[in-house]
Amino acid sequence: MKPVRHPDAPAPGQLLGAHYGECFGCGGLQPHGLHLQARAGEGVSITAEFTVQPAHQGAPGLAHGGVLATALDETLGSLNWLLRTIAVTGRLETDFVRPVPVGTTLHLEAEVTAVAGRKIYSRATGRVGGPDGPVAVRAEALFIEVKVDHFVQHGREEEIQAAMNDPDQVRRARAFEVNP
Ligand SMILES: CCCCCCCC/C=C\CCCCCCCC(=O)SCCNC(=O)CCNC(=O)[C@H](O)C(C)(C)COP(=O)(O)OP(=O)(O)OC[C@H]1O[C@@H](n2cnc3c(N)ncnc32)[C@H](O)[C@@H]1OP(=O)(O)O
Repeated sequence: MKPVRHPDAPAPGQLLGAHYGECFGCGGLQPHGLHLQARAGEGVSITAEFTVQPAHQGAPGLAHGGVLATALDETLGSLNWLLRTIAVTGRLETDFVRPVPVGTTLHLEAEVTAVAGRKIYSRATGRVGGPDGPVAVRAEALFIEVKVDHFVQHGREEEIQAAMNDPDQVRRARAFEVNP
């Protein structure tokens, strides 16, 4: 089925902000995290930016592939906020097309291509040298819708409590609001 943008999804151009301060992908409290900034696009699409830091190296001077996969994963995960669905990555297939040096800003875009029951299909690209630059990474993903119970059951008690007590209303909403 074609994905449906939730009526309360943030307007195109709006920054999403972090869904969790300690998130390695987008949180502000992780010194070596990606600090990825995602913005709502048209339909069920997202754009995001991430600048490769020295802490993200694999080979000397180059981004680690796993870090680039994290950037794709985080961008793709942000799409779920436009659907107002809580979902986790079930499958993430990544193509590494060209190396990404430290200091480079990766310009990411992602869209949901289809939804089938709990399965959310999506794809993303990351470009260098600007939003219209050459493609450096590409991914296709399958996210699976879960209930908040997924995190309560599997997460560590102290972090779950902290997330529940988060004074930031938007982050709390992103953590707890399911498709109404
Ligand atoms: C109180 C505090 C609350 C806090 C709340 C915070 C919310 C914040 C908001 C957002 C959070 C996201 C944060 C973003 C971070 C970026 C995203 C990540 O990195 S997420 C982490 C990595 N991913 C995992 O850890 C998943 C681990 N895997 C699992 O838990 C399970 O395997 C799960 C839930 C994915 C599926 O398990 P099943 O038992 O629920 O469902 P089954 O029946 O196995 O699958 C359902 C359908 O999906 C297919 N499926 C499942 N996995 C598949 C796969 N790997 N490949 C292909 N198909 C797959 C199955 O074949 C099935 O399809 P058919 O309905 O039969 O057609």
